[in-house]
Amino acid sequence: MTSFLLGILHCVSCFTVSRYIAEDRYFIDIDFQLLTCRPRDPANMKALMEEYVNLCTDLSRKIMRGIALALGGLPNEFEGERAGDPFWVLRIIGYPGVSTTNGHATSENDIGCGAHTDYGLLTLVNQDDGITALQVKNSSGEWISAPPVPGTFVCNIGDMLKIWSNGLYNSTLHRVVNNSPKFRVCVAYFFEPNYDVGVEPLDFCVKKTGGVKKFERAVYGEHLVSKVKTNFVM
Ligand SMILES: O=C(O)CCC(=O)C(=O)O
Ligand SMILES: [Fe+2]
Repeated sequence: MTSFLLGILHCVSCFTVSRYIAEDRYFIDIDFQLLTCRPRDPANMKALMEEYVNLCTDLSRKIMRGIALALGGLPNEFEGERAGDPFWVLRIIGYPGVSTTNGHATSENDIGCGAHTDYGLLTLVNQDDGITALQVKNSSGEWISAPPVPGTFVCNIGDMLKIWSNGLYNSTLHRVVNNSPKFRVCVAYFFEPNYDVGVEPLDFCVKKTGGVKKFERAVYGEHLVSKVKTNFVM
């Protein structure tokens, strides 16, 4: 799994810090060797990233408690065996800008992030200020921009929350097109369920949505691997 993910990282303009899996057990392994190929990074990058991950994890747990209450469940509905041991991912992504002549773009950018939904529970997207590139499909099927608002995250709902909530929360299709001349950086933190958990609509959500389960059971880790394999075709 580690080499699989690292292979991906060499093909796209980003690097990912995650919890890797090896020999049927998983452990926290932040592979900072990757950072050695980025000499301009500050020496305290590892400490900064650990702090950032910890803060995002705490914030995500709080948001999930609010969502659990909003759904009509107990505040700790997404803790313990569901997401008490979250398989979080931090991805730092660079999107080159378009080339320009006399300040005008010469063509549309064909490097970006194709339309997809996120895989887990919540994503906290920290966007570069001043560049509008993230687009979200609304319920009328139109692509609308999600411009950066300084000091805020865009919060995406992931596929596992869609299943657990029986569709009360939907995992929204989104994509990234940077048609500005500036290089854009995004720091996306993914708060995910426990790796091995089986996810199926929660009874109290099924009751609220007409009594019928709208989604099949999925195992989060299997879903993650299949999505990564199809989203990052080499
Ligand atoms: O760059 C962004 O704004 C979002 C990136 C994204 O959607 C993802 O990494 O899943
Ligand atoms: Fe995404």
